[in-house]
Amino acid sequence: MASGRIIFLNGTSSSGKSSIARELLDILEDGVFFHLAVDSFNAMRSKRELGTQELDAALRRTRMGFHRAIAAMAAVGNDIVVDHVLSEPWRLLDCLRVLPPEDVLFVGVHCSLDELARRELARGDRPSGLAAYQYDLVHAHGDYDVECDTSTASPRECAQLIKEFLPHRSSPAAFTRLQRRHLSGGHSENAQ
Ligand SMILES: Nc1ncnc2c1ncn2[C@@H]1O[C@H](COP(=O)(O)OP(=O)(O)OP(=O)(O)O)[C@@H](O)[C@H]1O
Repeated sequence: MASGRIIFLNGTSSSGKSSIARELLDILEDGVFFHLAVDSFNAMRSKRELGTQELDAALRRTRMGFHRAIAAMAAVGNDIVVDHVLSEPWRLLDCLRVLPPEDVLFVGVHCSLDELARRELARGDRPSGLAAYQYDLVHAHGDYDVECDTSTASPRECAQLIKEFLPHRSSPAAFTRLQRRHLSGGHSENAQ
């Protein structure tokens, strides 16, 4: 059974990942795509109040489970659009360990700080300053297959760019390059 393709959108909160994912599901006609968002997995967790340590552990397990759910869906041939915020080094390292690197199209979703602040205010359901806090962290690894800027392009335009790039991605893919850089010889810096 052929494994599915994984379009992995990484960007800060409010950068426009979910909007691009929705557009991608509309315009990708070759294959059957699923939008898997880390937010949806967080929403599945029970609402019981947790202490700091218990919450940290639950959040970590949620994200680890999310990464493995992506791998499991793709392994049986489902095409996936992932919507994630790689704001801690271990999240990317874990994805590099569990996802088939050549099946991943790694997409950097950028947006200017001014526009992020404007969107946060307009949405009202995200803590003010969250995107600014994540801004330097999410793209720290510095390597993608393709990048888009939602300050200057609409979600549909970004999705179109990604769609056009999909058949032309180069090998080794960004995930393979990052695996070699960060996981070679079993070395896994910042894994914890
Ligand atoms: N290219 C764009 N141009 C203008 N507004 C946009 C663009 N993309 C998204 N938005 C708006 O920004 C807000 C956040 O978009 P979206 O929910 O897609 O971001 P996100 O990265 O998935 O955020 P989060 O991680 O916080 O869920 C929404 O109000 C959306 O309408």
